[in-house]
Amino acid sequence: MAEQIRGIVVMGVAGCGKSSVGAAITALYQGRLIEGDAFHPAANIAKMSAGVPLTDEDRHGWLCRLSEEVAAVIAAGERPVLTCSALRKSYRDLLRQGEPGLAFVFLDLARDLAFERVATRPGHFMPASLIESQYRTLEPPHQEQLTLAVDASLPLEAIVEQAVHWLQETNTTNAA
Ligand SMILES: Nc1ncnc2c1ncn2[C@@H]1O[C@H](COP(=O)(O)OP(=O)(O)OP(=O)(O)O)[C@@H](O)[C@H]1O
Ligand SMILES: O=C(O)[C@H](O)[C@@H](O)[C@H](O)[C@H](O)CO
Repeated sequence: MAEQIRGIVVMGVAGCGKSSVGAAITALYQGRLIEGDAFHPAANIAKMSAGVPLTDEDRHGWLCRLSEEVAAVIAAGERPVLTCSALRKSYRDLLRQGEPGLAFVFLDLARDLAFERVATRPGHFMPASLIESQYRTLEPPHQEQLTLAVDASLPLEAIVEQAVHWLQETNTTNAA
């Protein structure tokens, strides 16, 4: 039998809409929101704020911490909705190792739109100068299990509707 969805990761580059979409899915899907950015160590935030891209090593401890959070929410009988860039396949595999029933909603956004969103967003640590490196690091999750790619330039309601519809369909199909 195919894997049931036990948790959701909303992923993609800075500015793609992870927090906005994650919050809306959480409300509709009766989940528990885990804001990935809130778990970055101070050193990672300082680096990004200074316009320096994170390395695999910088992200490793953070991803392990997120995996623990996901497991704790599932153990409490709730459904985690994690917002996490999860740019590389190896990052997603690390999260899947902790919980194979993780579904990934990939918010696919063109570079110029991501740049515009990040450049015009007030009060956030992430500089638009890091957008280029986000795309260099990004390995889109094509052909990976339990993954949906959504056009992140659509209105928020349309993105959320597609995601929730897919989550419900997938769980119905995989339960059969
Ligand atoms: N579908 C959308 N259409 C138009 N604007 C959007 C959409 N989704 C999000 N935005 C806007 O784009 C900006 C980035 O959104 P958001 O903070 O949700 O992205 P994010 O991926 O969580 O970013 P980060 O990881 O960099 O914090 C915000 O100003 C938000 O209001
Ligand atoms: O892996 C990364 O490089 C980070 O997680 C970033 O993607 C951000 O924290 C985020 O999007 C902030 O704007």
